[in-house]
Amino acid sequence: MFVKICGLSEPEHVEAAVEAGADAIGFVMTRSPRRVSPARAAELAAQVPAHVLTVGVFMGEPVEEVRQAATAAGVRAVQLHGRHPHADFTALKDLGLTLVRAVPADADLRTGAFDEDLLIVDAPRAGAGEPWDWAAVRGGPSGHWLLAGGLDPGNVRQAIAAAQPWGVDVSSGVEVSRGVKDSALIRAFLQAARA
Ligand SMILES: O=C(O)c1ccccc1NCC(=O)[C@H](O)[C@H](O)COP(=O)(O)O
Repeated sequence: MFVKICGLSEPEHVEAAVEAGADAIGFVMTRSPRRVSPARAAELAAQVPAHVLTVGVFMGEPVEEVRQAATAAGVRAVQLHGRHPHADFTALKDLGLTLVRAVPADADLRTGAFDEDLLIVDAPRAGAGEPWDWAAVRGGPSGHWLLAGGLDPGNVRQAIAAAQPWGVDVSSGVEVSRGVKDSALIRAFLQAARA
C-alpha cells in the first residue's frame, strides 16, 4: 500500500513520516493554511531520502508559475488539483518530474488520461478532511491511483476495503488542528494503512 502524507510544513513531521515509512510527502504550494514557500519546501525536501517522493501541490496556478515554484523547491513530483486541462500536464512533461492529477470522483478516472503518472481521487474539496462515498469509485480507476479525502487512522482500513485503491493520501486526518500535523497520528496512519 503506497502512502502519501500531505501538507507538511515542519521538519519534525517530515522526519516522523519518513521514519514511519511514507512513500511520498506533499508540500502545499497553493492557497491554504498549509502553504509553504518554495524556499521552505526546498529546506524540507532536502531532509527527505531519495526513495521517498517529494511532491509540490498546486491548484489552479498558471503552468509557468507551477514550473518555477516546483523547480525552486526541488520537488520530484507535481500534483495538480482541480480542473487543470490536459495541456497543463503536457506543458510540464519536459521537467522530467512525476506528474500527479488530483480530481473528484466525477472526473475522468483513467490513470494516464492526461499523461499523468499517478491519479488521486479526492473529495470535492481538497484538503478539507471530508469523508465521501469511497465505495463509489471501486472498480473505476486502475493502475497507480490513490484514494484521498477525509481519511484518518481510524477509518483508513474501512476506506481501503471500500475502494480498493493502490495507495492512500492524507492531510487533515493526521492533524490536531487545521494545518498542524501530529507525529503520533502520522505514525498511526501509516501503521493502519499497512495493517
Ligand atoms: O491541503 C490543502 O489545503 C490543499 C489546498 C488546495 C489543494 C490541495 C490541498 N491539499 C491536498 C491534500 O492534502 C491531499 O491531496 C488530499 O486532498 C487530502 O486531503 P484531506 O481530506 O485533508 O486528507
